[in-house]
Amino acid sequence: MLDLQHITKVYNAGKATEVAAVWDVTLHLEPASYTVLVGANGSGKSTLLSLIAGNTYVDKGSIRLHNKEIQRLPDYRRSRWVARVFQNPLLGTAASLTVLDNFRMASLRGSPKWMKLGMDRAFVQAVRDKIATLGMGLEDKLAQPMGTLSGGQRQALTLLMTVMTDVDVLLLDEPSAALDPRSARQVMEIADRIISENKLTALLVTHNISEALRYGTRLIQMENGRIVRDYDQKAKSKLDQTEVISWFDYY
Ligand SMILES: Nc1ncnc2c1ncn2[C@@H]1O[C@H](COP(=O)(O)OP(=O)(O)OP(=O)(O)O)[C@@H](O)[C@H]1O
Repeated sequence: MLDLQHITKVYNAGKATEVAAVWDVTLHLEPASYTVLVGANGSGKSTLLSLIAGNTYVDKGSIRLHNKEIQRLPDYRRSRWVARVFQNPLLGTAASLTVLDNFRMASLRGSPKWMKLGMDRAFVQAVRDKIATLGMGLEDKLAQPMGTLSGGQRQALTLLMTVMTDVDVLLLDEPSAALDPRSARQVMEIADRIISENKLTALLVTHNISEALRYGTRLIQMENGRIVRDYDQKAKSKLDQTEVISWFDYY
């Protein structure tokens, strides 16, 4: 489904500040699989997500989605298939636009620039029904500017907006890290439901070990730009927090 073959990304090549952020990574993600990616700060996790989303380009290697090479496509072209949710709830939405306008924009993602979508009653009702599934009462706030909502509310809506179009791949870059524990749990449960209901291929980056163990069907660790551990569902289910924390204990 999503196939990374020997991908490498070096920042500031040839300068004193040169960093091999991702080095010769080969990774195959099965359709409708949920993979969790852990690793120390600076190990290359966000860069890997950026390379998949097209926010930055590989120096070497190929990225194939449904057997088509996508590594040279810009992010806005890949957004038809790939959605990314960031740690900062402010990044996923337009603060000054209403909740409804944000959903309208999300449903145009990947469409040609000239395309517009009307706000007919059926669309408003469909958005209201979708938001109601979150069980957070946000369906009554359609006319409210997104910026007036809490971080947890925005992050929940951002997740829902990713599936307004037919994306296949969901990249979650520490989506709960800026939230209080209750909102964090709520957002992670919503993500889990959206991934399974929409049969998405998901990749979650987290520093939260209990999250890494609770969610997903595969656990990968990166270190210095490389994948150093890869546990399938069975092996992952036997792991505990102490063992995963020990992976970070290099000294
Ligand atoms: N735009 C950039 N320019 C130069 N170096 C960068 C850039 N982005 C990342 N790096 C470097 O690449 C390496 C990997 O960074 P990356 O953000 O991918 O790691 P990470 O595992 O996501 O870290 P964290 O857990 O802290 O978010 C780091 O050494 C970082 O300083």
